[in-house]
Amino acid sequence: MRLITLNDSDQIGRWAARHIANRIQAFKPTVDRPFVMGLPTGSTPLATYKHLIKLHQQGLLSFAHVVTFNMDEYVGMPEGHPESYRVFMHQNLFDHVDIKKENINLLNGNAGDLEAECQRYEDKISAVGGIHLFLGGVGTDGHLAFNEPGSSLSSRTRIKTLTEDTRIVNSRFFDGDMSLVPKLALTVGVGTVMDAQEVVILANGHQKALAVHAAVEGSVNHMWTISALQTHRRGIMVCDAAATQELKVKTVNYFQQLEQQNIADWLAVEQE
Ligand SMILES: N[C@@H]1[C@@H](O)[C@H](O)[C@@H](COP(=O)(O)O)O[C@@H]1O
Repeated sequence: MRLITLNDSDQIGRWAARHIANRIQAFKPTVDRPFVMGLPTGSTPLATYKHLIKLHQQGLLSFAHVVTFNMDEYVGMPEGHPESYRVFMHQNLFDHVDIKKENINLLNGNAGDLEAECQRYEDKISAVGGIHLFLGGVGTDGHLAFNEPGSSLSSRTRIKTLTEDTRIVNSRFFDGDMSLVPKLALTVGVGTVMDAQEVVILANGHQKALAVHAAVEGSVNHMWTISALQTHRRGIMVCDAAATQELKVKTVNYFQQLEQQNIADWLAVEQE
């Protein structure tokens, strides 16, 4: 695992956007050989999306041959609901870049047959040859996508019942009213994320510190599904200082030493 520690959420967004742009450019995607990404919602990736849009506006990044799969969606949200992840993605990324409509994949939480919808999603990911880079955030309880504590670490896309904790945390998007937060969601599985060639997880703020500890220093454990990242060959955790507060000083120092050159190179490009 790589652990990148930065100052704040804006730096995380800049680093992640540049990393994604580098990967897409190096891949040289074409219509027949697109770059395939997994994408999250939530407040954490907003800075990354903002900086991806900037890179696109500066003519440095095109999404013309990028295919995306979002990681999750609430079940039973009225179409067009401002808190549906479909609306979120269009508002915060898709409507501002040159991605083709047909290359956007979102789970439909209103499908008649939800199990068939989950299978359709898995089949579609396989049909495009898998995901090159899965970007994610993490819940305060260590959930990855909506893989709540106790989720199988080899799970695939399916219906999940949200924990009370998650519904309380997410009620901030629903006027603080937990009764408005859906009880069910469709989510890619931990296994679906781990099948990607690279997994990049972003975490900022002290409220994520325990989840970051579980991800980096804890044992691999289905109660903290983010810990599955330790089993991935190319897993990267990108944190701000506040989110590293539960890590040992020794751990942080070691990773900072490893990443010193990478961060210096990145800062030089950012300042150009
Ligand atoms: N299903 C999403 C997760 O994918 C996300 O990582 C998490 C953290 O959200 P935030 O980034 O707002 O802290 O919230 C939700 O529950």
